[in-house]
Amino acid sequence: MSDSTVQLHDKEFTIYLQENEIRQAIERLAVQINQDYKENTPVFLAVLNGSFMFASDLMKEIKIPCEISFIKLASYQNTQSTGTVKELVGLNEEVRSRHIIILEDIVDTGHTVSVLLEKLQAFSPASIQIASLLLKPASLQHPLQLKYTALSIPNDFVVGYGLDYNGLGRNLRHLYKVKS
Ligand SMILES: O=P(O)(O)OC[C@H]1O[C@H](OP(=O)(O)OP(=O)(O)O)[C@H](O)[C@@H]1O
Ligand code: HPA
Repeated sequence: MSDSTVQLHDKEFTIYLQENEIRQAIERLAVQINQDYKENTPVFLAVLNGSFMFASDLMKEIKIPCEISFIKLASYQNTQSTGTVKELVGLNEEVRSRHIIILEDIVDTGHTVSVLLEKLQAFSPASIQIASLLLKPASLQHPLQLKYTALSIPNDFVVGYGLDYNGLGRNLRHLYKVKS
């Protein structure tokens, strides 16, 4: 199969960013983080599932003392109301008074990161910043301060490099966008 298009479920995707372009953007991000956190020992909190590949490649470029842990926002139906509630799971590390860097694969509407910020503030960390591989500026619906963004992209649905379409595509080494 050619690397330039992939079929996932009912949709076809075409190559958008090659692995080497993604890796270069991650290296640039790591240089900034290594500089900004050289006096601290940050705790990276990688948001599952999508961030696993980004987290792995970024961490190999981090040269300062640091810790990493993996968290997830699980959705469940609240029995008291009709709404879906997001619960933070996996936060086992002591993050009080620590410098947190949230690792996301993508900030799209910004909803996920907004919920996370609110939930993490309750643990009284020293600081919280967000490092996202991808940002869709035209899609943002929340007033977020994103200190570290590797790549800004248009408002297209993308897969690969950890991101999925209904469960498929996370294993792809390049980033693909849906064919219009
Ligand atoms: O800015 P937003 O509009 O909230 O979108 C971004 C979020 O959506 C995806 O997660 P998803 O909930 O699909 O879970 P996944 O990481 O397991 O794919 C992605 O990994 C981000 O966490
Ligand atoms: O473009 C996207 N692709 C995959 N998952 C996502 N979650 C938010 N936006 C996206």
